[in-house]
Amino acid sequence: MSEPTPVSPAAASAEPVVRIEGLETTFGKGSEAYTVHRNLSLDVRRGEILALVGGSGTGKTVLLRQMLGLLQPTAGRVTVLGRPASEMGGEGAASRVGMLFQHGALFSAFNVLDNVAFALREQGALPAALVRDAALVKLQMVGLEPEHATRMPADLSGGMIKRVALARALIMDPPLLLLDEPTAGLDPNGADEFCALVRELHAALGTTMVMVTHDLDTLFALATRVAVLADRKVIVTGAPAEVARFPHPFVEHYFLGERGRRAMAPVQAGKET
Ligand SMILES: Nc1ncnc2c1ncn2[C@@H]1O[C@H](COP(=O)(O)OP(=O)(O)OP(=O)(O)O)[C@@H](O)[C@H]1O
Repeated sequence: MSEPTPVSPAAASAEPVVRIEGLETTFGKGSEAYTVHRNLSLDVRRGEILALVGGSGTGKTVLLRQMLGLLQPTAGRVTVLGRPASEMGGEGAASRVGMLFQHGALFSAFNVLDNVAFALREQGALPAALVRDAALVKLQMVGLEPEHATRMPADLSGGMIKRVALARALIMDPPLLLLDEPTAGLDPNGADEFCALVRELHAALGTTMVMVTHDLDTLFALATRVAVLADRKVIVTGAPAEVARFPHPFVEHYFLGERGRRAMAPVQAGKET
């Protein structure tokens, strides 16, 4: 497995693509109120692949939903490309932020091409033939053939569903791509292939990416930086090998458990040579 694409110092110092300041997310009211994030701050830098990790229920998916502008912060601010994320809903959202949902979330009644073309067609700015060509280009980018275009989602393998979902997320060439558990449900070979594809696209397009993952192999294959959610906020950010040394029970369990040691072995071996 090759190393993740490095981020140049110039790109890393530029204006963040996502800026989250003092975020509070509370669901419900009164005695039913449940606070998922409190005083959470995080910047996503241009060109990076940031992995969000944390225990179950720590609010990783909710944080992606905040970046998509699907939730209103209870307090604090979420700014995407210089504008409040909550202003992004409706038209134009897909041209700013692409989202790869955990299980692909393809429209089961649409074929592959119509799934990929959806946001561009909805926008209504291009003639049908151009929309179709754009969708075919995206299918090619994710390693699918034109003959896959007329297949229905029910006839696709898990790996193909992920690829179609990725092509759909990229149809408007968004500068920011959010990936929720990109390799969940794939076997180890399928996961490696999908990571290789994401890495190639990142190198070719320079898209800033934020991914939620429980899978350490995926984290080490892709992440240029890691942010750990615990205690309702981001407790540490840094390069994967740095964060792995942070003294916190979740971090120790996540990185230094048996699976963690296995996933970190190639990184450590690479450092020794
Ligand atoms: N719309 C909602 N209304 C009420 N509670 C919600 C809502 N969405 C999420 N939650 C709660 O917020 C908490 C965080 O959920 P979230 O899905 O972000 O966790 P996560 O870190 O992604 O967990 P996992 O790793 O298990 O997927 C959970 O307790 C969840 O039940």
